[in-house]
Amino acid sequence: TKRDILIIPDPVLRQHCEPVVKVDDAIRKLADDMLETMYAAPGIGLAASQIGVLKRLFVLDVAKEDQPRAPMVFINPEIVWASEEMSVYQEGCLSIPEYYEEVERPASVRVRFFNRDGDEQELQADGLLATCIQHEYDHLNGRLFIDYLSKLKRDRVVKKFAKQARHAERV
Ligand SMILES: O=C(O)C[C@@H](Cc1ccccc1)C(=O)SCC(=O)c1ccccc1
Ligand SMILES: [Zn+2]
Repeated sequence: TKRDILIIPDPVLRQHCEPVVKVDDAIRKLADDMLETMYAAPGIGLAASQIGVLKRLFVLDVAKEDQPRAPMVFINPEIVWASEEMSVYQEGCLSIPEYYEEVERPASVRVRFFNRDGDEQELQADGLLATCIQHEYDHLNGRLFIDYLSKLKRDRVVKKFAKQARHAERV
């Protein structure tokens, strides 16, 4: 089932997510709903807090349009290592529509997580996958990619969305 994606300044996006206690069918169903929502957006990642579920899980698929889908589910992820080397990507966020900015992050990360079968795995990633893992991981801690921008740029985005929210409220 497709879920609604929360948009800033929704305060839920700033909440800390709690660990998943047991990887059961309910969690697998949630992961499938998140993947369906992500593909429909379209996007390359989605964290549970973006659909209002404050649990530590995110999904992603960085495969290009012309490639077969490669969905991944990360439950209770921990970034256990990050490279000193940094890389810059133009990031977007499904909770901050129509806004893209360059963000600098560690070029590669090693992440320990549980997959949809409840098996513990460790993965080393670089490139867009590393960037996406870090972007989704941040969502679980209430962080958004605009937090890495200058105060000037961030305030401009926040003002723009606050104005949109006010207009949306007006009948
Ligand atoms: O808000 C999110 O987590 C989704 C976000 C993930 C992300 C994008 C870019 C860098 C790091 C993480 C998105 O998917 S925004 C949309 C997007 O980037 C995209 C959409 C369609 C095709 C390709 C990319
Ligand atoms: Zn995002």
